[in-house]
Amino acid sequence: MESVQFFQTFCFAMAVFLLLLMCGISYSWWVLPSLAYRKLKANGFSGPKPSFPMGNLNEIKKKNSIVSSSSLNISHDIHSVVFPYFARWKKLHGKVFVYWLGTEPFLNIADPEFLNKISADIKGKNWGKPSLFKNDREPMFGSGLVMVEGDDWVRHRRVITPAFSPSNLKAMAGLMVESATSMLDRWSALIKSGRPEIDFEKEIINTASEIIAKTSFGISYENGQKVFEKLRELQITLFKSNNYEGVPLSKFMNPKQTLKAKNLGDEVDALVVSIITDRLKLNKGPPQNDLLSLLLRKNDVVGHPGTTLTTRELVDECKTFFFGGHETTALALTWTLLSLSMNPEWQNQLREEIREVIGDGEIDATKVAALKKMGWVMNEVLRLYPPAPNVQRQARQDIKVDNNFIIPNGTNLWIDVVSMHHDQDLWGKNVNEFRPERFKDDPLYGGCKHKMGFLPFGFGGRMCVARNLATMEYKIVLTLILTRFSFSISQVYCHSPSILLSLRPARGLPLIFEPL
Ligand code: HEM
Repeated sequence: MESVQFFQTFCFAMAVFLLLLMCGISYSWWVLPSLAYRKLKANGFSGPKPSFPMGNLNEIKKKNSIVSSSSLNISHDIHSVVFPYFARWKKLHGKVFVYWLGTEPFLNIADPEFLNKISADIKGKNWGKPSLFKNDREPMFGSGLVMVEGDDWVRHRRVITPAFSPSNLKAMAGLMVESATSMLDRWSALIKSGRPEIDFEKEIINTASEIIAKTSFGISYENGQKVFEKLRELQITLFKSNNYEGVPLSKFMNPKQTLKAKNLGDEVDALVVSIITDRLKLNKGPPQNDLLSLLLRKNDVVGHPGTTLTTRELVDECKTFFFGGHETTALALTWTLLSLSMNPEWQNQLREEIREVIGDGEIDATKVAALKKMGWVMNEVLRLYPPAPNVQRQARQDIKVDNNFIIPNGTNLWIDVVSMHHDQDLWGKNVNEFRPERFKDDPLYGGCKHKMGFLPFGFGGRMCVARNLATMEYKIVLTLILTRFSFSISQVYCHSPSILLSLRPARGLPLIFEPL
Protein backbone atom coordinates (compact mmCIF):
# COMPACT_ATOMS: atom_id res chain seq x y z
CA MET A 1 0.00 0.00 0.00
CA GLU A 2 2.77 2.35 1.03
CA SER A 3 4.74 1.62 -2.14
CA VAL A 4 1.68 2.41 -4.31
CA GLN A 5 1.33 5.74 -2.49
CA PHE A 6 5.01 6.43 -2.95
CA PHE A 7 4.72 5.64 -6.64
CA GLN A 8 1.74 7.98 -7.03
CA THR A 9 3.53 10.80 -5.22
CA PHE A 10 6.64 10.21 -7.34
CA CYS A 11 4.60 10.34 -10.59
CA PHE A 12 2.85 13.50 -9.43
CA ALA A 13 6.17 15.15 -8.54
CA MET A 14 7.65 14.15 -11.91
CA ALA A 15 4.62 15.54 -13.74
CA VAL A 16 4.89 18.84 -11.85
CA PHE A 17 8.62 18.94 -12.54
CA LEU A 18 8.12 18.30 -16.26
CA LEU A 19 5.37 20.88 -16.44
CA LEU A 20 7.57 23.49 -14.74
CA LEU A 21 10.45 22.56 -17.03
CA MET A 22 8.24 22.98 -20.10
CA CYS A 23 6.98 26.32 -18.79
CA GLY A 24 10.56 27.47 -18.10
CA ILE A 25 11.73 26.37 -21.53
CA SER A 26 8.87 27.96 -23.43
CA TYR A 27 9.25 31.12 -21.33
CA SER A 28 12.94 31.56 -22.14
CA TRP A 29 12.84 30.24 -25.73
CA TRP A 30 9.57 31.66 -26.86
CA VAL A 31 7.90 34.15 -24.50
CA LEU A 32 10.95 36.29 -23.63
CA PRO A 33 12.28 36.58 -27.23
CA SER A 34 8.75 37.24 -28.51
CA LEU A 35 8.30 40.03 -25.95
CA ALA A 36 11.62 41.58 -26.97
CA TYR A 37 10.62 41.25 -30.64
CA ARG A 38 7.25 42.89 -29.98
CA LYS A 39 8.92 45.79 -28.20
CA LEU A 40 11.28 46.28 -31.15
CA LYS A 41 8.38 46.08 -33.61
CA ALA A 42 6.35 48.54 -31.56
CA ASN A 43 9.29 50.90 -31.94
CA GLY A 44 9.08 50.70 -35.70
CA PHE A 45 11.73 48.07 -36.51
CA SER A 46 10.66 45.54 -39.09
CA GLY A 47 12.49 42.53 -40.51
CA PRO A 48 12.12 39.14 -42.16
CA LYS A 49 9.46 36.91 -40.63
CA PRO A 50 11.02 34.37 -38.25
CA SER A 51 9.86 30.80 -37.72
CA PHE A 52 10.22 28.80 -34.50
CA PRO A 53 12.80 27.46 -33.63
CA MET A 54 15.03 28.40 -36.60
CA GLY A 55 14.34 32.14 -36.72
CA ASN A 56 15.73 33.23 -40.11
CA LEU A 57 18.48 30.62 -40.21
CA ASN A 58 16.98 28.76 -43.17
CA GLU A 59 17.47 31.82 -45.37
CA ILE A 60 20.93 32.43 -43.95
CA LYS A 61 21.93 28.80 -44.49
CA LYS A 62 20.99 28.94 -48.17
CA LYS A 63 24.06 31.07 -48.73
CA ASN A 64 26.56 28.54 -47.54
CA SER A 65 28.06 27.94 -50.98
CA ILE A 66 31.04 30.16 -51.74
CA VAL A 67 30.61 32.68 -54.57
CA SER A 68 33.70 33.14 -56.70
CA SER A 69 34.74 34.97 -59.85
CA SER A 70 37.85 34.63 -62.03
CA SER A 71 41.01 36.69 -61.72
CA LEU A 72 39.87 38.79 -64.70
CA ASN A 73 36.58 39.72 -63.18
CA ILE A 74 37.24 41.02 -59.69
CA SER A 75 34.69 43.30 -58.06
CA HIS A 76 35.10 45.00 -54.70
CA ASP A 77 31.32 45.22 -54.34
CA ILE A 78 31.25 42.43 -51.77
CA HIS A 79 28.39 43.04 -49.34
CA SER A 80 25.85 41.05 -51.35
CA VAL A 81 28.49 38.33 -51.84
CA VAL A 82 29.47 37.76 -48.22
CA PHE A 83 26.14 38.66 -46.59
CA PRO A 84 23.51 38.18 -49.36
CA TYR A 85 20.70 37.76 -46.82
CA PHE A 86 21.58 41.03 -45.03
CA ALA A 87 21.81 42.82 -48.39
CA ARG A 88 18.35 41.49 -49.31
CA TRP A 89 16.78 42.38 -45.96
CA LYS A 90 18.38 45.83 -46.02
CA LYS A 91 16.69 46.53 -49.36
CA LEU A 92 13.33 45.43 -47.95
CA HIS A 93 13.49 46.81 -44.41
CA GLY A 94 16.05 49.63 -44.41
CA LYS A 95 19.41 50.09 -42.70
CA VAL A 96 18.19 48.98 -39.27
CA PHE A 97 16.12 45.80 -39.05
CA VAL A 98 15.47 42.81 -36.80
CA TYR A 99 16.45 39.27 -37.79
CA TRP A 100 16.61 36.08 -35.76
CA LEU A 101 19.34 33.55 -35.13
CA GLY A 102 17.21 30.70 -33.81
CA THR A 103 15.22 32.15 -30.91
CA GLU A 104 17.55 35.16 -30.46
CA PRO A 105 16.49 38.45 -32.05
CA PHE A 106 19.30 40.65 -33.43
CA LEU A 107 19.11 44.28 -34.43
CA ASN A 108 21.14 44.61 -37.63
CA ILE A 109 22.58 48.12 -37.89
CA ALA A 110 24.04 49.61 -41.06
CA ASP A 111 23.11 53.21 -40.26
CA PRO A 112 25.98 55.14 -38.62
CA GLU A 113 23.73 57.90 -37.27
CA PHE A 114 21.56 55.33 -35.52
CA LEU A 115 24.68 53.69 -34.08
CA ASN A 116 25.91 57.07 -32.95
CA LYS A 117 22.66 57.78 -31.14
CA ILE A 118 22.51 54.48 -29.29
CA SER A 119 26.17 54.40 -28.32
CA ALA A 120 26.79 58.04 -27.41
CA ASP A 121 26.05 57.65 -23.69
CA ILE A 122 27.26 54.10 -23.11
CA LYS A 123 30.74 53.44 -21.79
CA GLY A 124 32.79 50.44 -22.94
CA LYS A 125 32.26 48.61 -19.67
CA ASN A 126 28.49 48.94 -19.88
CA TRP A 127 28.18 47.12 -23.18
CA GLY A 128 27.67 43.38 -23.20
CA LYS A 129 28.61 40.81 -25.81
CA PRO A 130 25.81 38.55 -27.14
CA SER A 131 25.40 35.66 -24.66
CA LEU A 132 24.81 33.36 -27.60
CA PHE A 133 28.30 33.97 -29.01
CA LYS A 134 29.87 33.95 -25.55
CA ASN A 135 28.55 30.42 -25.03
CA ASP A 136 29.26 29.08 -28.50
CA ARG A 137 32.75 30.58 -28.72
CA GLU A 138 33.71 29.74 -25.15
CA PRO A 139 36.40 27.20 -26.14
CA MET A 140 38.07 29.88 -28.29
CA PHE A 141 37.89 33.12 -26.29
CA GLY A 142 36.68 32.05 -22.82
CA SER A 143 36.69 35.13 -20.60
CA GLY A 144 39.39 36.91 -22.62
CA LEU A 145 39.17 40.63 -23.47
CA VAL A 146 36.99 40.11 -26.55
CA MET A 147 34.14 38.63 -24.48
CA VAL A 148 34.57 39.87 -20.90
CA GLU A 149 32.20 42.60 -19.61
CA GLY A 150 31.69 45.20 -16.87
CA ASP A 151 34.32 45.84 -14.19
CA ASP A 152 36.15 42.68 -15.26
CA TRP A 153 36.59 44.18 -18.74
CA VAL A 154 38.04 47.36 -17.17
CA ARG A 155 40.51 45.27 -15.16
CA HIS A 156 41.59 43.16 -18.16
CA ARG A 157 41.97 46.21 -20.38
CA ARG A 158 44.10 47.96 -17.71
CA VAL A 159 46.47 45.01 -17.48
CA ILE A 160 46.77 44.61 -21.26
CA THR A 161 46.92 48.18 -22.57
CA PRO A 162 50.55 48.86 -21.43
CA ALA A 163 51.75 46.02 -23.70
CA PHE A 164 51.02 48.33 -26.63
CA SER A 165 52.79 51.43 -25.31
CA PRO A 166 55.00 53.23 -27.89
CA SER A 167 58.20 52.01 -26.21
CA ASN A 168 57.03 48.40 -26.28
CA LEU A 169 55.99 48.69 -29.90
CA LYS A 170 59.42 50.07 -30.80
CA ALA A 171 61.03 47.05 -29.19
CA MET A 172 58.82 44.72 -31.26
CA ALA A 173 59.72 46.29 -34.62
CA GLY A 174 63.05 44.43 -34.88
CA LEU A 175 61.37 41.05 -34.34
CA MET A 176 58.84 41.87 -37.05
CA VAL A 177 61.58 42.76 -39.53
CA GLU A 178 63.37 39.49 -38.68
CA SER A 179 60.30 37.28 -39.30
CA ALA A 180 59.22 39.07 -42.47
CA THR A 181 62.75 38.98 -43.89
CA SER A 182 63.01 35.24 -43.46
CA MET A 183 59.69 34.86 -45.32
CA LEU A 184 61.04 36.98 -48.18
CA ASP A 185 64.32 35.04 -48.28
CA ARG A 186 62.28 31.87 -48.66
CA TRP A 187 60.38 33.45 -51.56
CA SER A 188 63.63 34.45 -53.27
CA ALA A 189 64.77 30.82 -53.10
CA LEU A 190 61.43 29.63 -54.51
CA ILE A 191 61.57 32.11 -57.39
CA LYS A 192 65.16 31.11 -58.17
CA SER A 193 64.06 27.50 -58.35
CA GLY A 194 61.46 28.47 -60.98
CA ARG A 195 58.41 28.70 -58.70
CA PRO A 196 57.29 32.35 -58.71
CA GLU A 197 53.68 31.54 -57.81
CA ILE A 198 53.14 31.84 -54.07
CA ASP A 199 49.95 31.58 -52.00
CA PHE A 200 50.35 34.85 -50.17
CA GLU A 201 47.55 34.25 -47.67
CA LYS A 202 49.11 31.02 -46.44
CA GLU A 203 52.56 32.59 -46.20
CA ILE A 204 51.46 35.68 -44.34
CA ILE A 205 49.29 33.77 -41.87
CA ASN A 206 52.42 31.80 -40.92
CA THR A 207 54.59 34.91 -40.69
CA ALA A 208 52.01 36.85 -38.66
CA SER A 209 51.75 33.84 -36.34
CA GLU A 210 55.53 33.86 -35.93
CA ILE A 211 55.44 37.58 -35.15
CA ILE A 212 52.75 37.24 -32.47
CA ALA A 213 54.51 34.21 -30.96
CA LYS A 214 57.74 36.20 -30.63
CA THR A 215 56.39 39.62 -29.70
CA SER A 216 53.61 38.59 -27.32
CA PHE A 217 54.97 35.39 -25.83
CA GLY A 218 58.71 35.52 -26.43
CA ILE A 219 58.61 32.05 -27.99
CA SER A 220 59.61 30.67 -31.39
CA TYR A 221 57.04 29.94 -34.07
CA GLU A 222 57.77 26.23 -33.71
CA ASN A 223 56.78 26.36 -30.03
CA GLY A 224 53.63 28.29 -30.79
CA GLN A 225 52.79 26.28 -33.93
CA LYS A 226 50.72 23.67 -32.13
CA VAL A 227 48.61 26.42 -30.53
CA PHE A 228 47.97 28.01 -33.94
CA GLU A 229 47.15 24.69 -35.56
CA LYS A 230 44.68 23.77 -32.81
CA LEU A 231 43.12 27.23 -32.87
CA ARG A 232 42.63 26.99 -36.62
CA GLU A 233 40.98 23.58 -36.25
CA LEU A 234 38.80 25.01 -33.48
CA GLN A 235 37.81 27.95 -35.70
CA ILE A 236 36.76 25.59 -38.49
CA THR A 237 34.89 23.33 -36.05
CA LEU A 238 33.02 26.25 -34.51
CA PHE A 239 32.18 28.29 -37.58
CA LYS A 240 31.97 25.95 -40.56
CA SER A 241 29.76 23.38 -38.94
CA ASN A 242 27.46 25.49 -36.80
CA ASN A 243 24.43 26.19 -38.95
CA TYR A 244 22.16 26.30 -35.94
CA GLU A 245 23.47 29.21 -33.84
CA GLY A 246 20.72 30.36 -31.52
CA VAL A 247 18.51 27.28 -31.94
CA PRO A 248 17.68 25.81 -28.52
CA LEU A 249 19.69 22.67 -27.75
CA SER A 250 21.67 23.05 -31.01
CA LYS A 251 24.77 21.89 -29.16
CA PHE A 252 23.07 18.55 -28.62
CA MET A 253 21.99 18.32 -32.26
CA ASN A 254 25.62 18.00 -33.20
CA PRO A 255 27.22 16.39 -30.13
CA LYS A 256 30.29 15.22 -32.04
CA GLN A 257 31.23 18.75 -33.08
CA THR A 258 30.42 20.16 -29.63
CA LEU A 259 32.68 17.60 -28.01
CA LYS A 260 35.40 18.18 -30.60
CA ALA A 261 35.31 21.94 -29.93
CA LYS A 262 35.50 21.36 -26.18
CA ASN A 263 38.42 18.96 -26.53
CA LEU A 264 40.29 21.31 -28.85
CA GLY A 265 39.68 24.16 -26.38
CA ASP A 266 41.10 22.00 -23.58
CA GLU A 267 44.13 21.08 -25.70
CA VAL A 268 44.87 24.74 -26.43
CA ASP A 269 44.48 25.52 -22.70
CA ALA A 270 47.04 22.83 -21.85
CA LEU A 271 49.52 24.15 -24.43
CA VAL A 272 49.13 27.71 -23.15
CA VAL A 273 49.57 26.58 -19.55
CA SER A 274 52.86 24.91 -20.51
CA ILE A 275 54.05 28.14 -22.20
CA ILE A 276 53.17 30.08 -19.04
CA THR A 277 54.89 27.53 -16.79
CA ASP A 278 58.05 27.71 -18.90
CA ARG A 279 58.01 31.49 -18.66
CA LEU A 280 57.59 31.42 -14.89
CA LYS A 281 60.65 29.18 -14.64
CA LEU A 282 62.63 31.60 -16.81
CA ASN A 283 61.49 34.72 -15.04
CA LYS A 284 64.57 34.87 -12.88
CA GLY A 285 66.43 36.65 -15.70
CA PRO A 286 66.08 40.29 -16.81
CA PRO A 287 62.45 41.50 -16.95
CA GLN A 288 60.78 41.27 -20.35
CA ASN A 289 58.12 43.59 -21.63
CA ASP A 290 56.14 41.33 -23.89
CA LEU A 291 52.46 40.73 -23.35
CA LEU A 292 52.97 37.57 -21.33
CA SER A 293 55.31 39.26 -18.83
CA LEU A 294 52.84 42.07 -18.32
CA LEU A 295 50.03 39.61 -17.76
CA LEU A 296 52.15 37.71 -15.27
CA ARG A 297 53.18 40.75 -13.24
CA LYS A 298 51.29 41.24 -10.01
CA ASN A 299 49.95 44.44 -8.49
CA ASP A 300 51.77 46.93 -10.63
CA VAL A 301 49.36 48.54 -13.07
CA VAL A 302 50.24 52.20 -12.63
CA GLY A 303 47.64 53.93 -10.46
CA HIS A 304 45.66 50.72 -9.99
CA PRO A 305 47.35 48.47 -7.42
CA GLY A 306 45.92 45.02 -7.07
CA THR A 307 44.91 44.76 -10.71
CA THR A 308 45.69 41.19 -11.70
CA LEU A 309 44.22 38.30 -13.64
CA THR A 310 43.35 34.86 -12.33
CA THR A 311 45.08 31.86 -13.93
CA ARG A 312 41.93 31.01 -15.90
CA GLU A 313 41.68 34.60 -17.19
CA LEU A 314 45.36 34.60 -18.04
CA VAL A 315 44.99 31.48 -20.17
CA ASP A 316 41.96 32.98 -21.95
CA GLU A 317 43.84 36.21 -22.67
CA CYS A 318 46.75 34.26 -24.14
CA LYS A 319 44.34 32.35 -26.40
CA THR A 320 42.69 35.60 -27.46
CA PHE A 321 46.04 37.09 -28.43
CA PHE A 322 47.29 33.98 -30.19
CA PHE A 323 44.17 34.01 -32.33
CA GLY A 324 43.33 37.73 -32.70
CA GLY A 325 46.96 38.68 -33.00
CA HIS A 326 47.76 37.01 -36.29
CA GLU A 327 44.65 36.47 -38.32
CA THR A 328 43.32 40.03 -38.69
CA THR A 329 46.65 41.64 -39.57
CA ALA A 330 47.50 38.82 -41.99
CA LEU A 331 44.16 39.28 -43.73
CA ALA A 332 44.61 43.06 -43.96
CA LEU A 333 47.91 42.38 -45.75
CA THR A 334 46.34 39.70 -47.94
CA TRP A 335 43.61 42.02 -49.25
CA THR A 336 46.24 44.73 -49.67
CA LEU A 337 48.39 42.58 -51.92
CA LEU A 338 45.34 41.73 -54.00
CA SER A 339 44.43 45.43 -54.33
CA LEU A 340 48.01 46.46 -55.15
CA SER A 341 48.28 43.67 -57.75
CA MET A 342 45.24 45.17 -59.45
CA ASN A 343 46.72 48.66 -59.16
CA PRO A 344 50.45 48.45 -59.97
CA GLU A 345 50.67 52.27 -60.10
CA TRP A 346 50.00 52.22 -56.34
CA GLN A 347 52.83 49.71 -55.85
CA ASN A 348 55.08 52.29 -57.49
CA GLN A 349 53.73 55.21 -55.49
CA LEU A 350 54.39 53.32 -52.26
CA ARG A 351 57.92 52.34 -53.36
CA GLU A 352 58.60 55.99 -54.10
CA GLU A 353 57.40 56.96 -50.63
CA ILE A 354 59.50 54.23 -48.98
CA ARG A 355 62.58 55.53 -50.85
CA GLU A 356 61.90 59.07 -49.65
CA VAL A 357 61.09 58.25 -46.02
CA ILE A 358 63.27 55.24 -45.26
CA GLY A 359 65.86 55.16 -48.04
CA ASP A 360 68.48 52.51 -47.38
CA GLY A 361 68.26 52.96 -43.62
CA GLU A 362 66.96 50.50 -41.09
CA ILE A 363 63.22 50.08 -40.77
CA ASP A 364 61.92 51.17 -37.40
CA ALA A 365 58.64 52.16 -35.73
CA THR A 366 59.14 55.93 -36.15
CA LYS A 367 60.01 55.70 -39.84
CA VAL A 368 57.10 53.46 -40.80
CA ALA A 369 54.75 55.76 -38.87
CA ALA A 370 55.75 58.49 -41.35
CA LEU A 371 54.60 56.46 -44.39
CA LYS A 372 51.45 58.48 -45.05
CA LYS A 373 50.41 57.05 -48.40
CA MET A 374 50.80 53.57 -47.02
CA GLY A 375 48.41 54.63 -44.27
CA TRP A 376 45.86 55.67 -46.91
CA VAL A 377 46.27 52.32 -48.66
CA MET A 378 45.81 50.46 -45.38
CA ASN A 379 42.63 52.38 -44.58
CA GLU A 380 41.24 51.91 -48.07
CA VAL A 381 41.82 48.16 -47.90
CA LEU A 382 40.28 47.96 -44.40
CA ARG A 383 37.30 49.83 -45.82
CA LEU A 384 36.79 47.53 -48.82
CA TYR A 385 37.73 44.29 -47.02
CA PRO A 386 37.39 44.76 -43.23
CA PRO A 387 39.02 41.63 -41.70
CA ALA A 388 36.56 42.00 -38.79
CA PRO A 389 33.38 42.26 -40.90
CA ASN A 390 31.01 43.04 -38.05
CA VAL A 391 31.02 44.30 -34.49
CA GLN A 392 28.68 42.85 -31.89
CA ARG A 393 27.14 44.14 -28.71
CA GLN A 394 24.33 43.23 -26.33
CA ALA A 395 22.39 45.95 -24.50
CA ARG A 396 22.82 45.69 -20.73
CA GLN A 397 20.19 48.35 -20.08
CA ASP A 398 17.17 49.80 -21.90
CA ILE A 399 18.57 52.28 -24.43
CA LYS A 400 16.49 55.34 -25.19
CA VAL A 401 16.83 56.71 -28.70
CA ASP A 402 15.68 60.24 -29.50
CA ASN A 403 13.54 60.17 -26.35
CA ASN A 404 10.80 58.38 -28.24
CA PHE A 405 11.72 54.71 -28.55
CA ILE A 406 13.59 52.09 -26.60
CA ILE A 407 15.98 49.27 -27.42
CA PRO A 408 15.19 46.79 -24.63
CA ASN A 409 17.82 45.51 -22.23
CA GLY A 410 19.27 42.26 -23.60
CA THR A 411 18.84 43.15 -27.30
CA ASN A 412 21.65 41.80 -29.47
CA LEU A 413 23.23 44.27 -31.89
CA TRP A 414 25.00 43.23 -35.08
CA ILE A 415 26.81 46.21 -36.61
CA ASP A 416 27.23 45.44 -40.28
CA VAL A 417 30.63 46.99 -40.97
CA VAL A 418 30.87 45.62 -44.53
CA SER A 419 27.55 47.25 -45.38
CA MET A 420 28.54 50.66 -44.01
CA HIS A 421 31.94 50.53 -45.73
CA HIS A 422 30.21 49.86 -49.08
CA ASP A 423 27.35 52.33 -48.71
CA GLN A 424 27.13 54.74 -51.64
CA ASP A 425 25.20 57.26 -49.49
CA LEU A 426 28.24 57.53 -47.21
CA TRP A 427 31.14 57.24 -49.68
CA GLY A 428 29.81 58.48 -53.00
CA LYS A 429 29.48 56.89 -56.42
CA ASN A 430 33.01 55.44 -56.46
CA VAL A 431 32.34 53.51 -53.23
CA ASN A 432 33.42 50.17 -54.71
CA GLU A 433 36.62 51.47 -56.30
CA PHE A 434 40.07 51.22 -54.73
CA ARG A 435 40.96 54.89 -54.20
CA PRO A 436 43.42 55.36 -51.33
CA GLU A 437 43.56 59.09 -52.11
CA ARG A 438 40.15 59.51 -50.46
CA PHE A 439 42.13 59.43 -47.17
CA LYS A 440 44.52 62.20 -48.29
CA ASP A 441 42.57 65.17 -46.93
CA ASP A 442 40.70 63.19 -44.31
CA PRO A 443 43.18 60.58 -42.97
CA LEU A 444 40.83 59.28 -40.28
CA TYR A 445 37.52 58.95 -42.12
CA GLY A 446 38.39 59.03 -45.84
CA GLY A 447 35.69 61.59 -46.63
CA CYS A 448 32.96 59.34 -45.25
CA LYS A 449 29.85 61.45 -44.66
CA HIS A 450 29.49 60.12 -41.11
CA LYS A 451 32.21 59.59 -38.49
CA MET A 452 30.68 56.27 -37.44
CA GLY A 453 30.61 55.00 -41.02
CA PHE A 454 34.24 53.77 -41.01
CA LEU A 455 34.81 51.21 -38.25
CA PRO A 456 37.64 48.84 -39.17
CA PHE A 457 38.78 48.66 -35.53
CA GLY A 458 35.35 48.94 -33.89
CA PHE A 459 34.12 51.89 -31.83
CA GLY A 460 34.09 53.52 -28.40
CA GLY A 461 35.97 52.18 -25.39
CA ARG A 462 36.03 48.64 -26.78
CA MET A 463 37.91 49.64 -29.92
CA CYS A 464 40.71 47.21 -30.87
CA VAL A 465 43.32 47.38 -28.11
CA ALA A 466 46.11 46.45 -30.54
CA ARG A 467 45.40 48.75 -33.48
CA ASN A 468 48.76 50.52 -33.19
CA LEU A 469 50.62 47.21 -33.14
CA ALA A 470 48.61 46.00 -36.15
CA THR A 471 49.33 49.21 -38.09
CA MET A 472 53.05 49.01 -37.36
CA GLU A 473 53.25 45.35 -38.34
CA TYR A 474 51.27 46.00 -41.53
CA LYS A 475 53.61 48.83 -42.57
CA ILE A 476 56.81 46.97 -41.73
CA VAL A 477 55.84 43.83 -43.65
CA LEU A 478 54.48 45.75 -46.65
CA THR A 479 57.59 47.96 -46.81
CA LEU A 480 59.85 44.91 -46.89
CA ILE A 481 57.77 43.19 -49.60
CA LEU A 482 57.58 46.29 -51.81
CA THR A 483 61.31 46.96 -51.64
CA ARG A 484 62.19 43.45 -52.82
CA PHE A 485 59.39 42.34 -55.16
CA SER A 486 56.73 43.39 -57.60
CA PHE A 487 53.67 41.17 -57.80
CA SER A 488 50.63 40.41 -59.94
CA ILE A 489 47.58 38.15 -59.69
CA SER A 490 47.97 34.54 -60.76
CA GLN A 491 45.53 33.36 -63.41
CA VAL A 492 44.39 30.60 -61.07
CA TYR A 493 43.15 33.10 -58.47
CA CYS A 494 39.40 32.92 -57.78
CA HIS A 495 37.93 35.99 -56.11
CA SER A 496 35.88 34.50 -53.30
CA PRO A 497 35.64 36.69 -50.21
CA SER A 498 33.90 34.70 -47.50
CA ILE A 499 33.32 34.78 -43.76
CA LEU A 500 34.90 32.39 -41.31
CA LEU A 501 34.60 34.71 -38.33
CA SER A 502 36.97 37.01 -40.28
CA LEU A 503 36.71 38.09 -43.92
CA ARG A 504 39.09 35.95 -45.97
CA PRO A 505 39.65 34.73 -49.52
CA ALA A 506 38.09 31.24 -49.48
CA ARG A 507 40.60 29.91 -51.99
CA GLY A 508 43.75 31.69 -50.86
CA LEU A 509 45.63 34.38 -52.78
CA PRO A 510 48.05 32.95 -55.37
CA LEU A 511 50.29 35.74 -56.68
CA ILE A 512 53.22 35.85 -59.10
CA PHE A 513 56.27 37.50 -57.52
CA GLU A 514 59.20 39.03 -59.40
CA PRO A 515 62.36 40.23 -57.68
CA LEU A 516 63.13 43.92 -58.27
C1 HEM B 1 44.30 44.91 -38.96
C2 HEM B 1 44.25 44.22 -37.83
C3 HEM B 1 43.11 44.24 -36.86
C4 HEM B 1 41.79 44.58 -37.06
C5 HEM B 1 41.12 45.04 -38.35
C6 HEM B 1 41.12 44.44 -35.77
C7 HEM B 1 39.78 44.70 -35.56
C8 HEM B 1 39.16 44.63 -34.33
C9 HEM B 1 37.77 44.93 -34.10
C10 HEM B 1 36.76 45.39 -35.15
C11 HEM B 1 37.53 44.75 -32.78
C12 HEM B 1 36.18 44.89 -32.07
C13 HEM B 1 36.07 46.27 -31.49
C14 HEM B 1 34.71 46.56 -30.93
O1 HEM B 1 34.03 45.63 -30.46
O2 HEM B 1 34.31 47.73 -30.96
C15 HEM B 1 38.78 44.33 -32.17
C16 HEM B 1 38.94 44.07 -30.82
C17 HEM B 1 40.05 43.47 -30.30
N1 HEM B 1 41.23 43.21 -30.96
FE1 HEM B 1 41.68 43.70 -32.86
N2 HEM B 1 42.03 43.99 -34.85
C18 HEM B 1 43.25 43.86 -35.46
C19 HEM B 1 44.43 43.44 -34.88
C20 HEM B 1 44.54 42.95 -33.61
C21 HEM B 1 45.74 42.39 -33.04
C22 HEM B 1 47.08 42.32 -33.77
C23 HEM B 1 45.42 41.99 -31.78
C24 HEM B 1 46.30 41.36 -30.73
C25 HEM B 1 47.60 41.40 -30.71
C26 HEM B 1 44.03 42.32 -31.54
C27 HEM B 1 43.35 42.11 -30.36
C28 HEM B 1 42.07 42.57 -30.10
C29 HEM B 1 41.41 42.43 -28.80
C30 HEM B 1 41.98 41.76 -27.57
C31 HEM B 1 40.14 43.02 -28.93
C32 HEM B 1 39.06 43.16 -27.85
C33 HEM B 1 39.12 44.58 -27.29
C34 HEM B 1 38.06 44.87 -26.24
O3 HEM B 1 36.94 44.37 -26.35
O4 HEM B 1 38.38 45.63 -25.30
N3 HEM B 1 43.54 42.90 -32.67
N4 HEM B 1 39.75 44.25 -33.13
